[in-house]
Amino acid sequence: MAKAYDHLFKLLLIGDSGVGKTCLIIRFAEDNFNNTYISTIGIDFKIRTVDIEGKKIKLQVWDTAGQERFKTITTAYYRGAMGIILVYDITDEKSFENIQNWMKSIKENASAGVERLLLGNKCDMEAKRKVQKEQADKLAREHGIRFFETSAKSSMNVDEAFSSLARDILLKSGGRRLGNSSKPSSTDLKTCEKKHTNKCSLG
Ligand SMILES: Nc1nc2c(ncn2[C@@H]2O[C@H](COP(=O)(O)OP(=O)(O)OP(=O)(O)O)[C@@H](O)[C@H]2O)c(=O)[nH]1
Repeated sequence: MAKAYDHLFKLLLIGDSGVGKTCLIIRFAEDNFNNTYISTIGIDFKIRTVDIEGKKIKLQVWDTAGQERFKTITTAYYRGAMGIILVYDITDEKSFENIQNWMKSIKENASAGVERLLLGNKCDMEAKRKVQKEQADKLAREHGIRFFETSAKSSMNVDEAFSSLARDILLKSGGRRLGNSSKPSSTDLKTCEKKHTNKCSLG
């Protein structure tokens, strides 16, 4: 029987408790959203297959608990991940400051070549914004990674973010190359910025 997919990529979401990791995964895998907050205990995963560059990519997306008390369990999963998504909440400055700590945690626990992506979630809550897009852009550039503002609630940029990470992993793993590098050039980042600026404000 033919294989239902060409590649299997394991992705992991990390970030402070309450930033919306579970909601982002549920939006991506099931196209659903729930306002009720049930904090993740330990770790869980969901699956969705996407088409990238004519290849069927099965994404196994692991959801980690943001709470400190689960850290030992969750960091054990870093090593198997091919892509790690760092999430903060645009209405919560502390969650953005902590991205530096999550970056450190990747360095200490993940495989050296892991692809990373930065997401500023809850961008539907523009009125409560505490973290400016420019701050996150700067941080992403410093680390040479892509950045999107997303909303699990409105779906804004959710598919785009997961697909962009999957595409970077595919290119890195020897799939058809689109450019000279899987890392974003400053032109790439500008395009990304332009494409998504001002698209994300539901109030
Ligand atoms: N307005 C808005 N609320 C969101 C969004 N994403 C998540 N939320 C809300 O934020 C709360 C926390 O979301 P979760 O997805 O459970 O957060 P988490 O990061 O998985 O939290 P832990 O499991 O504790 O690590 C819930 O009440 C969600 O409804 C979003 O994009 N917009």
